[in-house]
Amino acid sequence: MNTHVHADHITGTGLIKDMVPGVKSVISKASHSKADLLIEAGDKICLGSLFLEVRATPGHTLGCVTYVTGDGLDQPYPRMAFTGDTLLIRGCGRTDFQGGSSSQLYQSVHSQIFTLPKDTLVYPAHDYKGFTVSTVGEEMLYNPRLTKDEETFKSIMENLNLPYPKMIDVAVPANMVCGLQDRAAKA
Ligand SMILES: N[C@@H](CCC(=O)N[C@@H](CSS)C(=O)NCC(=O)O)C(=O)O
Repeated sequence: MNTHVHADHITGTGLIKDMVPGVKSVISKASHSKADLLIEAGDKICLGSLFLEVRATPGHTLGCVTYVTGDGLDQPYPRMAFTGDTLLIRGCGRTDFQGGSSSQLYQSVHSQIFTLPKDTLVYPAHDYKGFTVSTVGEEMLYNPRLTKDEETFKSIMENLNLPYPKMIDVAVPANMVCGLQDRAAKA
């Protein structure tokens, strides 16, 4: 289940599909990408007794989603949010790439993630600070970017000065894109 279409996320999909026959890939419709299952906000993806709800969280890319586990009433585990590159621990995804928007990211986090119960565990896709898990409540209190008002947030994002990844403008080869589809069907 991909949260967005950046190469550092989707590239593993083809390998997983080769290693585990029958695996179906998932990505949002809004990412304008290819996968076995195209999902959108409000969809529920069932995995046995667990389900993951899809929340649209654009901003890092146009098609970013966050996957949130069900309400857990009959589940022994806490609620979890898999935020991809939208909300990182004490940070967030950069918004200076194709389809990025700091305003959208701010709205996404505040309306779709910070409205979850405070004890929801937050599992992002990257961590640059030595953490592996946070909670919604912690990020609402300590996230140095998203605790600010929207204008301050936008200014922070405009001045991150992160290095521009060397490969970002390289076209994704067709065989890599096909990794998101059912390879058996293409053979
Ligand atoms: N080179 C730096 C930053 C790597 C980077 O740009 N990470 C992205 C996610 S992968 S597109 C990002 O959104 N970063 C946000 C941030 O605040 O760093 C490194 O490797 O540390």
